[in-house]
Amino acid sequence: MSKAPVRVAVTGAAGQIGYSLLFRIASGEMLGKDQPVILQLLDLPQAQKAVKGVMMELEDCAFPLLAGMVATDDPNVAFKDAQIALLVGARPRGPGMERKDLLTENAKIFTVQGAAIGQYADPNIKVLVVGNPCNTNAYIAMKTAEKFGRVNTKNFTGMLRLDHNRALSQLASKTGRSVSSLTKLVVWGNHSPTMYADYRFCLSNGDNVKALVNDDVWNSDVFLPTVGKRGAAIIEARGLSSAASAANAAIDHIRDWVLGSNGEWVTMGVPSDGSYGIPEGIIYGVPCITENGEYKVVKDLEIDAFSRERMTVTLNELLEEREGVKDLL
Ligand SMILES: NC(=O)c1ccc[n+]([C@@H]2O[C@H](COP(=O)([O-])OP(=O)(O)OC[C@H]3O[C@@H](n4cnc5c(N)ncnc54)[C@H](O)[C@@H]3O)[C@@H](O)[C@H]2O)c1
Ligand SMILES: O=C(O)C[C@H](O)C(=O)O
Repeated sequence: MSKAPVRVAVTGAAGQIGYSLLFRIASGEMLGKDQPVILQLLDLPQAQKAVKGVMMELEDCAFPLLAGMVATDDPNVAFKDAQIALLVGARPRGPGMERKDLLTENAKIFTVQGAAIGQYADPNIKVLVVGNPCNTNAYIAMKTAEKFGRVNTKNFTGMLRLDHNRALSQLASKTGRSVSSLTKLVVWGNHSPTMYADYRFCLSNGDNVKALVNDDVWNSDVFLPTVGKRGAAIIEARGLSSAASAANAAIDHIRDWVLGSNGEWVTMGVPSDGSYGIPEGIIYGVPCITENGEYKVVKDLEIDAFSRERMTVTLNELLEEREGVKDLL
């Protein structure tokens, strides 16, 4: 017997990430090749015509797993009974901006959407915030949803997976090992240049990657800035912010959360439970293992002085961002 469809809400459906994301969700790459989906697409009133165009193209793919589509400019409709939500819709940064420069502009979107999720979504909805600055936007949505006391606020997450994937590629190229051989990588903190990509625990076919690299100067002068500033480098090269790689990371994040990471570590921005000295509730990138639709934070890793310093810098930025939005909450 075929499975009941899962309701997936996607915001910013007419945008460039939306265009890379929706077809892959509908083809089963996110929730499995046996899992029908209903897409609930939210965008602004002026983008509804473009959303209709995307829906026409989705129809033209004749995806067997696409069990229905809804297009709307009303968040209360988009999130109704949604079991998964990808909050992509927000303004992207342009050249010379930092992601936190988007905070005042984008923050209000996430109070409105957090309230709609809090009132109308499935109580166990899994939320991934992609729109920048994604950690603090996820925090805003979570705090707003929390007021309605219906949904599991542990399930509000921010996207660090693109940074994780970027770090994997840089490490593969530095060590000459395949991406698929690399395990136990983590990117701590904020999705911003302050993020701390940490390969101290990383293994490649049983070999310690830190020992393979054996180059602390490369770590601080090449690797960390390359990963941290990759988004800006893409904006500089393309004239637009990353889209296909962002959509790919969103698929990876939700797929692993729903279908499990088979014991492997994945980086997720999750509301802190106080581990690693991160204040409770701050959405902070940590290593997680996912199983049965739940994530568990990998605990008790040793944090050396260099790592503590980096983790504090990225935490302080998140605390500043939280301070900047406190009047909205
Ligand atoms: N976390 C990450 O790793 C990551 C990676 C890439 C991009 N991003 C961010 O994702 C966001 C979207 O990027 P994009 O390239 O798709 O932008 P885009 O401008 O191409 O598309 C954004 C879409 O969102 C819509 N939108 C705006 N406000 C909305 C609202 N209130 N409700 C619903 N829809 C709304 C717009 O109409 C547009 O269709 C940006 O904030 C960007 O910075 C995050
Ligand atoms: O950098 C940006 O503004 C877009 C995105 O967050 C990225 O990392 O590519």
